Amino acid sequence: MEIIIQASAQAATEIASRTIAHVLRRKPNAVLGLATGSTPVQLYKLLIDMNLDWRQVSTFNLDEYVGLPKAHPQSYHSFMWANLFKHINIDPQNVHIPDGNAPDMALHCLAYEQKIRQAGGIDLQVLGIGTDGHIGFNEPSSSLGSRTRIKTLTRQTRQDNARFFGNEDQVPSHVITMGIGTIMDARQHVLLAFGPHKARAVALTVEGPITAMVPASILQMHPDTRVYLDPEAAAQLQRSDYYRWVFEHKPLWQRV
Ligand SMILES: N[C@@H]1[C@@H](O)[C@H](O)[C@@H](COP(=O)(O)O)O[C@@H]1O
Repeated sequence: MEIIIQASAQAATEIASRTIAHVLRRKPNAVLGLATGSTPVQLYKLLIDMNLDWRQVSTFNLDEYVGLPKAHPQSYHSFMWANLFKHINIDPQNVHIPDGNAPDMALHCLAYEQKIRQAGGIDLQVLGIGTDGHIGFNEPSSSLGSRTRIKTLTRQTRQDNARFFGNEDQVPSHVITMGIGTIMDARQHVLLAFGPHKARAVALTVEGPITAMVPASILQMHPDTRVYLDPEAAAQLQRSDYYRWVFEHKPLWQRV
């Protein structure tokens, strides 16, 4: 894991956006895994402003609420079109977001996995993190080898996401999410976490033991995961001075 602690969320997001732009310039038909939530909104704004060529890019989103109409303002379909897709020249046929209203969920989950494989696998996966350490919607106790499937949200996550829905009862209880195994198959991860409410999950993810109770901790096993933090999200790390030193002394040829 590479831990990149910057003076602000904006500074960390700028560095992350350059890493993604580098992938898209090097591989015009790259396959990106995308995330929702408040954390990546600024990242998407920066990518839009870069005027990258998305014509051949394919995207796969991590997750979606079950039962929420696609057109609902809080569906991840709506989120992705509002915050990224409608502003770039992506081919809508190359956009993939799990369908929370699929008539046969099990079949849809299998087909989603198959589409990722057919596209050649995910080159770079953007990730946020839940306050309980979830990635995608893989809640604590998710199998570390899991694939795309239906999950039930924890009370914590429904409370965290209540701000988008007005109150907790309005937050759907079920979701469809890429599994942890699916996420681990991506060639590269860019994980963003900002603010004091993420500090505990970040510390457990980076410095704690690998455990299904902190699903993001499995990223310790991945050869190319970068974690972008502001000082508040990094506050509970024991080795933050070391991570800062490593980043500041990174050889020039590794700075993309
Ligand atoms: N399913 C999403 C995750 O993909 C996201 O990373 C996380 C954090 O969200 P936020 O960025 O709003 O803090 O929770 C949501 O529930």
